[in-house]
Amino acid sequence: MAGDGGADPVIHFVFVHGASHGAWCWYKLTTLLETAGFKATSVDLTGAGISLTDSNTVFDSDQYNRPLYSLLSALPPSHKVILVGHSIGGGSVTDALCKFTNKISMAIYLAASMVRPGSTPSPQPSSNLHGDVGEETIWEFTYGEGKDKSPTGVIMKQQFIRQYYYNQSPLEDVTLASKLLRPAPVRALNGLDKLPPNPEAEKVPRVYIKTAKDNMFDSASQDRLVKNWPPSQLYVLEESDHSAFFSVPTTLFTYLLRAVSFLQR
Ligand SMILES: CC[C@H]1c2cc3[nH]c4c(c3C)C(=O)[C@H](C(=O)OC)c4c3nc(cc4[nH]c(cc(n2)[C@@H]1C)c(C(C)=O)c4C)[C@@H](C)[C@@H]3CCC(=O)O
Repeated sequence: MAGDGGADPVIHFVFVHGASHGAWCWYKLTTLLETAGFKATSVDLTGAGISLTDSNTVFDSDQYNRPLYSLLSALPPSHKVILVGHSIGGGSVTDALCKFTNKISMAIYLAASMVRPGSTPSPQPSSNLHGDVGEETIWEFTYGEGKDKSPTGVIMKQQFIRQYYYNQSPLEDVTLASKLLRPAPVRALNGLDKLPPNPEAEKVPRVYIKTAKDNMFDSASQDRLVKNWPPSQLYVLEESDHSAFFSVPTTLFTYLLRAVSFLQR
């Protein structure tokens, strides 16, 4: 199936992280999938995870997504992958879907931004980075080009990550994440989800996985994305916070397998 009936029968999942996260956040899922005989790759976008680039120097979405584009361009000719994006990583998935349509057999959006190419995205809480608690903002900005210029990076303040990203996740994972989160490149994120119409990309099956106990991206906002660009399959992770890869990895694993089983028929 991954090879579309070609020489390579292995189902290959490629995971894309959201803002401030990295390939590291998928460690439970990639382990479960590989143990079950699938191929699973997680990628660090530019300036994330162990990428050597300072995220303050990432100017646009193409530069940010380049590691994903490189991975997709390097696939053997008949090999297709299942692309899974988390949160704002859904924007990277849609970008890749438009640029590498024939390399992707299914796009899966996990609590993710899923905006139809050619449409105007409705503003999200994060797009102007509200999310204030009383007087205090939950975000910390970095100014790589000086305080008098626009911010180049943004990261959630440490004291809020448990409440907003990981409210149902094991404390060990919160500790791990607190060491690994990096500022996200504001200018690159601003360029995501601004794509021209793409009828070919629209033919690729899409799946949306909602996270029901999500303090970051509420149910109504996720429903709005689903209503504006209906996917072929919809799942709900009832016990999940924004970070299903930590809070409900085994259920997420079974939903991924159920989703791809429709491709094999
Ligand atoms: C600089 C504004 C930029 C933006 C930043 C941003 N978006 C998210 C984060 C940040 C820093 C998060 O931390 C969160 C995430 O990835 O968690 C791992 C973000 C989300 N963004 C979503 C949807 C969404 N964001 C934007 C726009 C932006 N986000 C700005 C360009 C859009 C569009 C197209 O306007 C959309 C659909 C969610 C998937 C999550 C949760 C966001 C929330 O509810 O605050």
